[in-house]
Amino acid sequence: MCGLRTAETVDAAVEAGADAVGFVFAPGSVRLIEAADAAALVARVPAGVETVGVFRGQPIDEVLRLAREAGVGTIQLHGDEPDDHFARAADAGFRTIRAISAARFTAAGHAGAQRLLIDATVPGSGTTFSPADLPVPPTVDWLLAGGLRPDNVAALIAAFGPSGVDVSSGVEAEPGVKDPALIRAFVAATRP
Ligand SMILES: O=C(O)c1ccccc1N[C@@H]1O[C@H](COP(=O)(O)O)[C@@H](O)[C@H]1O
Repeated sequence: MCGLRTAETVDAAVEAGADAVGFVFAPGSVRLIEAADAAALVARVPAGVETVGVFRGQPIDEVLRLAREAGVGTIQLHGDEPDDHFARAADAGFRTIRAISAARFTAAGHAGAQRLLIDATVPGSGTTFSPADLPVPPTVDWLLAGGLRPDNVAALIAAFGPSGVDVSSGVEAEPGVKDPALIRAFVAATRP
């Protein structure tokens, strides 16, 4: 559950059973949150629920500084970052996720990160892609993102077979404003 900015929506995600909650530190995002504000939200998250910082095209020193200040456990990089950024994050004790668009994915395209997330071309835009856009699916566990919503996530899980899903705009009442009811509906729709 990505792009959370309030205690109410963090609590809704956790209570609904989300495995992970995400906070966006990518400049220009409508979901941007200050690290200090994210830290207050991270403090509400129980052990066992992963806390993720989302970044795009930022210097790795800035990424590490913000991730430490927020207290997240995982760093998700969306900007085609070089492998050494993932190595620096891992050396600093963070779990890592490399986000890459379906259009740019190749079997060798996820070197460096511990996990892979495949997204549409513009992250956070609510745009979907189809299995035809991913002709050679990953052979490792991967996360699916891109235009997921409560009403399409079950079908897209069945079509792609990812090990997890990530959503942002599909659980919002308006851009950047999460809706607790949509959060609950989304998590319920991902469960068998
Ligand atoms: O949500 C954002 O604003 C964002 C900004 C920069 C990088 C990633 C961002 N979000 C990620 O986008 C995908 C899917 O979003 P959506 O469900 O299609 O709106 C997801 O991985 C988010 O973590």
